[in-house]
Amino acid sequence: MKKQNAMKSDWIATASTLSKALPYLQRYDDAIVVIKFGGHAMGSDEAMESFARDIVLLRQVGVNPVIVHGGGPMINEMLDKLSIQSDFVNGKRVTDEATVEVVEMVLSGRVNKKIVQAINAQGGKAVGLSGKDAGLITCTQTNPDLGFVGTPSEIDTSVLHTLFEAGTIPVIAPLGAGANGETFNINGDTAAGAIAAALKADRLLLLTDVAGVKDASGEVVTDITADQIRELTKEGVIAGGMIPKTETALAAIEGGVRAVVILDGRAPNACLLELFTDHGAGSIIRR
Ligand SMILES: Nc1ncnc2c1ncn2[C@@H]1O[C@H](COP(=O)(O)OP(=O)(O)O)[C@@H](O)[C@H]1O
Ligand SMILES: CC(=O)N[C@@H](CCC(=O)OP(=O)(O)O)C(=O)O
Repeated sequence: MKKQNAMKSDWIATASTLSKALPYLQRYDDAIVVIKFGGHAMGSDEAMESFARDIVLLRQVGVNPVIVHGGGPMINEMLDKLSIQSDFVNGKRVTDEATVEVVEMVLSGRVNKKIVQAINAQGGKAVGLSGKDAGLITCTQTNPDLGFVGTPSEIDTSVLHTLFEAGTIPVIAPLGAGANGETFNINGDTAAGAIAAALKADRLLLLTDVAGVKDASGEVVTDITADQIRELTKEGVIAGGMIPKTETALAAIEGGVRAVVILDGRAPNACLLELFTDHGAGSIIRR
């Protein structure tokens, strides 16, 4: 009963957001919006449900959403259980052979299917795949010191267009294939950026657990330029997991994405508010 009441109030909140959004619904008709759903942003069942509802609504108003997910905390949990030690360098996991097997199992298995199921439970038709399916992402090794961490070198988006035409929502785990049959672990933000650039997406949304990119005083910079990002990174204000996000944003803009937004995916109706209101949400980086 308690859960039903909570669901009812979630729907009322969504309906109220949508009524404000009505004048803007044409804005993204037939647009491609790539959404990176980070492991921290999907932390609770409520966050997963609210995200899934937003995605189904986006599809219903004519947007083509593409979900690229992370799952770092879930990988950590499994590596801990298996007593496999793991380190990060500049937000990227050092990935040996044993680690890449766990990464694939957790991302392509548990996390991917959980998101697919959540979207389907809201009335959508999601299809789960990884960058290894249909040649979607081919990788080269990022840096020998990081082991099986990949940098996308080629993206074949044909499978995504087939899925759009079928009215389905692609949900992509960030893994890629190497030229010699290796499996590469790709940072979720990097994978989302590469896919968004290959699709020349209208928007790339990077959902995380902070309201946006913060400056030295802890304030979110709502409209941030490439120069500001470089400066804040040099000063060490942009650090840790925010580094792959801002790097991705700059590369995506250069690759032809119209705008990238870094925002809090745990906030109710985060995606709808960003796309369908004038004030938006989070930090926007424009071309
Ligand atoms: N300048 C900054 N502004 C905002 N967050 C920052 C900044 N520098 C570092 N961070 C950290 O980056 C984190 C987001 O990265 P990460 O934890 O990898 O997210 P996700 O799992 O969603 O991909 C934030 O929780 C924050 O602790
Ligand atoms: C190379 C690399 O670091 N890959 C990431 C892939 C998952 C990810 O990006 O998860 P979040 O978005 O939740 O951080 C990892 O192994 O954790």
